[in-house]
Amino acid sequence: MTQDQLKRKVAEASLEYIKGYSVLGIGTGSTVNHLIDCLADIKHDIEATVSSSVNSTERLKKLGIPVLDLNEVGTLDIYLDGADEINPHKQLIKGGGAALTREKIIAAASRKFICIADDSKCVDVLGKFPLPVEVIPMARSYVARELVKLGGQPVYREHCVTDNGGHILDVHNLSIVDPIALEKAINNIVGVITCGIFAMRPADMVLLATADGVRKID
Ligand SMILES: O=C(CO)[C@H](O)[C@H](O)COP(=O)(O)O
Repeated sequence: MTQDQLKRKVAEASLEYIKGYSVLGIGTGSTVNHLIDCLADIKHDIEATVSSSVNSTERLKKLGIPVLDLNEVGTLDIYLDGADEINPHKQLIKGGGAALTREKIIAAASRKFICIADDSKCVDVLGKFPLPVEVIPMARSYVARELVKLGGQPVYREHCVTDNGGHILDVHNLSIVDPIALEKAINNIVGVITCGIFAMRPADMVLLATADGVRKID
C-alpha cells in the first residue's frame, strides 16, 4: 500500500470518531485533504467547520461545507489534523505545510485533538523532521542566530509566506529529548510566532494507518 493510500485509509477511519459532532476543527495537509473529500458524503450532518488554513478553507467551501471564524465558535469539541512526526507520548512536530500557528491555536481551543497519520510518521524521539518555526519576517535572521545557540541549523524556507504573513525557518539537527522545554524556549525567542512542537498541547488520540489496518493510540 502506498503512503497516499494509507492516508486515505486513516481519513476514512476517522469518520467513525466524528459522529455526533456538528462543528469540526479541520487541519491542513494531504491527509486532511483526504478527510475533507470524505466529509463530502456526510456534509448534511456537519453544521460548520473551523479551518487551519486558506487551503483547507477553500477545499471545504468548494464542497459546500460552511467554514466559521474561531472567534464565532469559541471552544471546539473536536479537531482533526495530520502530523509530520509523532512520538510515543502523542507529542508532535507539525508545520510541514506551514500552517502550524493556526493549527496550534485550534488545537489549544479544542477539547479533543485527534491526529490522523500513516505509520511512517512515528518516531521515538522528535527531531528528524526539520522543525518548522514561524517568524515575523523582520526577525528572521535574529531568530536564526538564537536557534543556532539552541543547537539547531535553521534553513529559511524560501518563497513561503504563511497565511499570517510569517516566514518559516526549518530547523535541522535537533534531537528533541525534552519537547516541552524546547517548545517553551523557542516560543520565548522574540520574533517567533510559534514553533511546530506540539508538546504542551499534544494530541489526545492518534489514528495510525498501517499495512495491517488502522491502529488507535489513546
Ligand atoms: O502540519 C501540517 C501542515 O502544517 C500537516 O499536518 C503535516 O505537514 C502533515 O502533512 P501530510 O498530511 O501532508 O503528511
